[in-house]
Amino acid sequence: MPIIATQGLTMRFPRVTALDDLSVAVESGVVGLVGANGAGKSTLIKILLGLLPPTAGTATVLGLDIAREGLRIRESVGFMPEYECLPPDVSATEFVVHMARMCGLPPTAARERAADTLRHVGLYEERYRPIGGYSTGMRQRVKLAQALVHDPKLVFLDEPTNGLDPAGRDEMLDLIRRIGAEFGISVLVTSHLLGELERVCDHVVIIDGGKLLRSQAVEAYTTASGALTVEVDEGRDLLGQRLHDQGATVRPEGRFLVVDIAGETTYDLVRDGVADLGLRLIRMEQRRHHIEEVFQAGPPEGAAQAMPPGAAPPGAPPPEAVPGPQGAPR
Ligand SMILES: Nc1ncnc2c1ncn2[C@@H]1O[C@H](COP(=O)(O)OP(=O)(O)OP(=O)(O)O)[C@@H](O)[C@H]1O
Repeated sequence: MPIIATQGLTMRFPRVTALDDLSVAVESGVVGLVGANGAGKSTLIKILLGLLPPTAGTATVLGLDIAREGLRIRESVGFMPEYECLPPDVSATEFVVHMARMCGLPPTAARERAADTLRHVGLYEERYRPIGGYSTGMRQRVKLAQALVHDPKLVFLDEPTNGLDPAGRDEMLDLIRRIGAEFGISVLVTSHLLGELERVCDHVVIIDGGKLLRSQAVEAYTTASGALTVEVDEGRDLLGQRLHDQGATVRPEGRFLVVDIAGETTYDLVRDGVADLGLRLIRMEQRRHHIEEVFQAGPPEGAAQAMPPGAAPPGAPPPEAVPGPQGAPR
């Protein structure tokens, strides 16, 4: 049974169509919902929770109909909203216990569940301090804890990495992975960053302007490309120049060289180049796509112009934010 299935789901606000005939179904696991700001992610979550009636279309969550069974959906689903929603003058413990009581847990069970959940999300002694003094990362953890405290089967996490520094983002992504893998809770997590979802999700749904662009397992986005990633411990540019002189299509990418595979001879060319230049080969492997490359503008794979390494700034990271379907950042 799909955890979420929508059929022709449409949401029209007076000035904008937030969801446009969206039909998609996803199975259990960690599911990413990606789209640029304004793509319709939060609107979809509100509709799935039964908080906002759609203009047209139908949907089920855990097999429950959003139009008739909103209460049962909210009993089985946790929700971590995108925006600040925490009272500043109570502690995380008080708040999460309160949320557990709101979900119907008796007082003792609510206290125990709150303590367990706060520990799972990485809040310890500080959980007794008022939330008003918390960092953004700590507040995100409290929001996550209240979404998990009633032991849901599915959680909706709306932009959980928003406002976090790189370390905080990594910790949050690890937590999300654990929610899926260790606790067996399915996750629908939204982000406007494709790269971070690639790390934690089993499946990624991409929407743009309220329309479905793609819905696929992560591996389907990251299939092997027709290029080799080559890493040598020193002499990257020497090797790149040599391969270029020999007619290979090669470009630098971080500390690697990416060499288009023109046939079996490409492997020999790299091997001989490394040997002749006396370099130490660290790796040579078929390169996998990153999800965000699906949306990058530019010539198709294999049509890239031959370019001596050094022509592009080495290590320039690929743009990560989701561009629109034409590749224009939005
Ligand atoms: N209550 C509302 N009234 C009118 N327009 C709305 C309302 N809620 C959302 N919208 C509009 O619908 C579109 C989709 O908004 P939504 O919040 O779902 O996008 P999003 O993908 O979650 O983006 P973000 O991450 O920026 O919140 C936007 O153009 C937004 O302005």
